[in-house]
Amino acid sequence: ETTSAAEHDAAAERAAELRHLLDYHAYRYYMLDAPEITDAAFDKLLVELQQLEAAYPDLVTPDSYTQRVGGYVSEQFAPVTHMARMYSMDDAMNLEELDEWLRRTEEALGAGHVVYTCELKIDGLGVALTYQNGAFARAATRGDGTTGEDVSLNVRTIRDVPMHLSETALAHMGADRGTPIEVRGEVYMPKGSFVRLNEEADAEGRDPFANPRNAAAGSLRQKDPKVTARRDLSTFLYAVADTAPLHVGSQHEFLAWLRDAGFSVNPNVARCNTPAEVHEFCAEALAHRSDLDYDIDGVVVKVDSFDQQNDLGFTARAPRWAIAFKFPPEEKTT
Ligand SMILES: NC(=O)c1cc2c(N)ncc(C(N)=O)c2s1
Repeated sequence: ETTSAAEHDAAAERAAELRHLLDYHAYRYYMLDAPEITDAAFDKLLVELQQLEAAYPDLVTPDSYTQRVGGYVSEQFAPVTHMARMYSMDDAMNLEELDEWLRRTEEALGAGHVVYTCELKIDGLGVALTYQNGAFARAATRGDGTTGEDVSLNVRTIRDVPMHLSETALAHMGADRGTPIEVRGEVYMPKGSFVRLNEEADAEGRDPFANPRNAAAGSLRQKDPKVTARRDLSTFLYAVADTAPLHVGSQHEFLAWLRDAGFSVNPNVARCNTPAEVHEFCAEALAHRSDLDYDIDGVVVKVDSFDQQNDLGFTARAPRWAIAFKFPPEEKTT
């Protein structure tokens, strides 16, 4: 039967209210671990929105929470060209090579002591997330660094990926708040989820995944987003294609902007003022590697200042202002 315009408008208003409520409560549950309502109450709101969207398909919006639990299967994995190249990083396989890089970098900058930002190197798969006017628009795999695959429908189901940037983060962009931005990070599967997934595979006679990275890659490349939605994937964001619209001057300030925006940012980060402090961070990270609920394969050391990063620039393959200090492969306790 045809529905009156008034009924449609009422449905549109209620749908917008439900989208806002679901985003708010999901953020409290997944990011703050401080839910205000019961899971049953949350599911009731979700079912109401799903019913409204079923009755009025034109009310389905890309950022609607209903798309997180896996929406329709559209043409997935279409090729996507990144806003800017996603570079690799040069490796330092031991402390000598790390010190060689530190010395070479300080010499090139000729600016006395250099401040570095040290972060954990997450063993997952690289993704680029594009936001337009503060709303999630697209997600792509790293691919060859220039072109990746569109995995938007699957990434939308990852609960710690925000569908909207916070007003604080947009305000920080000032007049550039309408400029599209492409943030980069890693999708990973927590170790606990990996164990559970392989137990399920065993029980169902399917082959287990070799490691969490393969499990994350396999889960992200699922044709059906409903399957991805059940794989408990997570993210850590740590870079951006172009820093200019964010009005931040250093990696450390940029990570604070990412947190304010609502992204999941790894808490184990430190600004190091001397090579000795860089060594200390690397030793600590290696010592606590097995306590983490995700795999890491080293430490990423970056020159903190964006001006100094620009002075150093890139080789054909990698930035001169960053190095990956690699850990030996972790001996697995089976
Ligand atoms: N290939 C790359 O440029 C990077 C790769 C990674 C990684 N796997 N984990 C963390 C960081 C980081 N915090 O910068 C980077 S940067």
